[in-house]
Amino acid sequence: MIRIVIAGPRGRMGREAVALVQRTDHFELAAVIDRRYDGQNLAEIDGFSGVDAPIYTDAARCFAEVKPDVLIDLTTPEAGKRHAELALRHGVRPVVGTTGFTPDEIERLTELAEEKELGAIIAPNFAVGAVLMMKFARMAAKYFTDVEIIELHHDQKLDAPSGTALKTAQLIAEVRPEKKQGHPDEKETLAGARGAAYAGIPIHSVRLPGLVAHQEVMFGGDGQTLTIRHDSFDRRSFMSGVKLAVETVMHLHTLVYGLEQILD
Ligand SMILES: NC(=O)C1=CN([C@@H]2O[C@H](COP(=O)(O)OP(=O)(O)OC[C@H]3O[C@@H](n4cnc5c(N)ncnc54)[C@H](OP(=O)(O)O)[C@@H]3O)[C@@H](O)[C@H]2O)C=CC1
Ligand SMILES: O=C(O)C1=N[C@H](C(=O)O)C[C@H](O)C1
Repeated sequence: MIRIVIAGPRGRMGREAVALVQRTDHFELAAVIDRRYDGQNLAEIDGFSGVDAPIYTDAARCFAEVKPDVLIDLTTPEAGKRHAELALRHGVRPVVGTTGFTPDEIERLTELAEEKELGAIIAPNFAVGAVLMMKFARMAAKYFTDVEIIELHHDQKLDAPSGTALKTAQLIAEVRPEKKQGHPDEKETLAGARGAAYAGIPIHSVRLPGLVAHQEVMFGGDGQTLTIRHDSFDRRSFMSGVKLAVETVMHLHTLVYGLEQILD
């Protein structure tokens, strides 16, 4: 039995994660961390009838009193960073889906996980299809050195570019020499027209109601293009990855950034 605390249970992802824990025989929802309803029970909150879990607004107190095995964090960049650090300091293994962490912040959490000899997973995308898209993009980048990333999300998303787009660019940059793409003399007549850039790879972020989470990685070569696309139409698409991460983190002694590292 793995005892789990979920931070952000009322959110779009948090609700799916609560349902995942409820339907998984070897998972137990030990408590939740919210920014409201301190001292109440999740069962009292709209949409959680019958889900018995104490609510804490103070993450440190939650970890000290509940002593869970794993924290699943699905909140905001600021809260996620604080929760992951507090979890490690209390001997709790964080599984972080929250995006918007900087490389320095990931590095600091990696050092802390190693110091505590505790497993931790930060996964910018838990959907198996998205992880494959990233792996395929890394493979293709050996053959096509010109690439642009277009990520498309719902308009309630806080961070841009998405964690998935950044991770994809990072994986491509590992195998592709940095290069300036497009015409050497190109000029933006409207600022931002060519998108943001990670190691010379343009990233374009679309935000629209109606979307969930989508990404295209588009490669161009002599007389041809290759487009690798993934679509999450429903947040259930992320849950098999969350389950795998929770099970795997129990056997790790360091921080793993990206589900591609634990997916066979
Ligand atoms: N790795 C992956 O596969 C995926 C990652 N994500 C990421 O997960 C995160 C959450 O996304 P999503 O569910 O859509 O966002 P939501 O805004 O729907 O949910 C976030 C929840 O976190 C709560 N919250 C905010 N601050 C705190 C805090 N200090 N303590 C506890 N709870 C807090 C919010 O409370 P309130 O309602 O009061 O604002 C809200 O309920 C984002 O960073 C997103 O990018 C999303 C999808 C997939
Ligand atoms: O906010 C979201 O919705 C998503 N966030 C993650 C990201 O930033 O990549 C994962 C997925 O794209 C959905």
